[in-house]
Amino acid sequence: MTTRAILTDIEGTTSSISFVKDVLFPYARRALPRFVAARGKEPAVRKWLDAVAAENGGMCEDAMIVEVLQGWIDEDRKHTALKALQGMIWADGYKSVDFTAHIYPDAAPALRGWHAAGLPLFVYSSGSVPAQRLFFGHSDAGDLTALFSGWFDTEMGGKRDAQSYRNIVDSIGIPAGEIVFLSDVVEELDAAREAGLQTVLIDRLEDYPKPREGDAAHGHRRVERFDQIELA
Ligand SMILES: CSCCC(=O)C(=O)COP(=O)(O)O
Ligand SMILES: [Mg+2]
Repeated sequence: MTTRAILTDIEGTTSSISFVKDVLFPYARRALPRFVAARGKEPAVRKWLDAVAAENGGMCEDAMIVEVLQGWIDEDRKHTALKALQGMIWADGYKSVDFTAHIYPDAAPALRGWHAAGLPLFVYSSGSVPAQRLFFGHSDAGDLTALFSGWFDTEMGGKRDAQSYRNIVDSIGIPAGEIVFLSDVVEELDAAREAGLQTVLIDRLEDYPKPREGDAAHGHRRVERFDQIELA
């Protein structure tokens, strides 16, 4: 099978889980009350706050909505409303250079090499599309946004649902079997394989000290770094 496009996850794949959990999530958790007080009336923000309220019995106090959102951050809920709001909050962090986004040293050269070879690159992450653009726009390896031809988030569907990958394939316009999906999460790779994509498990020892081989890798090709990925 030939490879005509790459679709990559972010957290645990191009970048460390600890950057997301120990830097991005606490930043959003701390900033949420101030953010909601300052910008809660803007339609683009209100839309998501109202969605959270509706899902929680129509609660009306913003302070309660903030508490729900902080609880979701603690649980690492991949909820579209939370992810959209986090993206808006992180914009301030990147702009004031409070942090740059982690990218594994092997990932940036591989992405640049594939792009230079004419292979279109796409992102599929639970982080919102604006958050993905910020992430790669302010990465440890500089602004990498020009390498990507498209961005997908949970508005396409959940990452463990095969239909989401079918939606992405339709949008990319390349047959599923010619797209390689890279992820650290076996359930996401299972869903992508069900939709017909090629799959590679990125099993980073920094994030997953116990390598997932044999049954644990569910038959997906397994590598520990991007420079070990062999494309057909
Ligand atoms: C790109 S923004 C930070 C990542 C994030 O919020 C997240 O939930 C990452 O999930 P992924 O699907 O990239 O594993
Ligand atoms: Mg991941």
